[in-house]
Amino acid sequence: MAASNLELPLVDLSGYINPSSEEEKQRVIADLCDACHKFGFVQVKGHGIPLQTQREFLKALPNLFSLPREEKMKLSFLNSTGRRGYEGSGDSMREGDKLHDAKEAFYIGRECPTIEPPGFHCPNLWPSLPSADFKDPVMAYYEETNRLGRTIWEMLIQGLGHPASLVDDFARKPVVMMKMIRYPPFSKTLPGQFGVGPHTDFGGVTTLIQEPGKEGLEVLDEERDEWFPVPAIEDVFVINMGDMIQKWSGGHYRSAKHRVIYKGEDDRLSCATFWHGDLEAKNPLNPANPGDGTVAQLLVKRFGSQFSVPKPFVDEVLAAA
Ligand SMILES: O=C(O)CCC(=O)C(=O)O
Ligand SMILES: [Fe+2]
Repeated sequence: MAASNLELPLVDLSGYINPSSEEEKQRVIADLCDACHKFGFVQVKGHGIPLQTQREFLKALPNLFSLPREEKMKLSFLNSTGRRGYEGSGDSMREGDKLHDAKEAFYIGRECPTIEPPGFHCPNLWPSLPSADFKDPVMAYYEETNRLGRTIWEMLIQGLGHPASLVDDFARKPVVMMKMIRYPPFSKTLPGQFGVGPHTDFGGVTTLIQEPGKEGLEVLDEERDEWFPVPAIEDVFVINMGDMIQKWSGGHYRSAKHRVIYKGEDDRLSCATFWHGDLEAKNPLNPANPGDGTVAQLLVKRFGSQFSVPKPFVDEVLAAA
């Protein structure tokens, strides 16, 4: 399959966040939503996330990933009700893949002091590192991408002609999961092994930061059946739509297949924030007919046993799906 020279649009969100006129605001909404319709992916600048917060966050990630494997395994995400913590390379596999992904990852979500039934909202797992070396910069960045994810949802809702305020009902206590990722150097991957194999994101809005200059993300251009690379530029975020948005928008916003093939000689860091919405929320992209499943159903269907939510809840959700 040939490589495509397609380039993703780069949208400046400052004209939406601090508009000088209503026309400007509407133009930015149209540009963003147009890219989400055509490609399911878009790059954004002018997003309001301070560069310092991004840099301090990326600088903190090796403090976790370079801990001994035994230390990281003590924080295994399989010991958490809500998929928080460490996922080693090979700890889970997508159906149909021949080899596990080369990447390792660490998940956090909304910080909750206790497990809230059925268990998706729960405490994060933190390494025994000084807060200033990991938890503080990670939570500071989490709050920023949480805010940006909400802004993007607000724009997607308006792009379909609905009022921005629908996001308030949709997201009183949204599920926002953050996945920090480290990819090994190419020399340490197996022949034919992907950093992350071809997949679509399953849920809502994904906001991705990539370590500047560490290219590796590729998106499928379905029309031409070609993969095109996405550049890794400092202060530019990649936004993409998951399957839930594609379904809820009646296919208007696309959930595009993507993968990571990293050819560099040192590690690559990235982080995806998956902004889904409230567990019981109804579809805000089609408010007149919001009948199509909930975020909780999607989480259970997609990750099944990786959540330790009670079996009666899982059975109920799967029966309703
Ligand atoms: O690391 C990247 O560039 C993309 C990661 C990704 O697609 C994912 O984690 O779903
Ligand atoms: Fe992805």
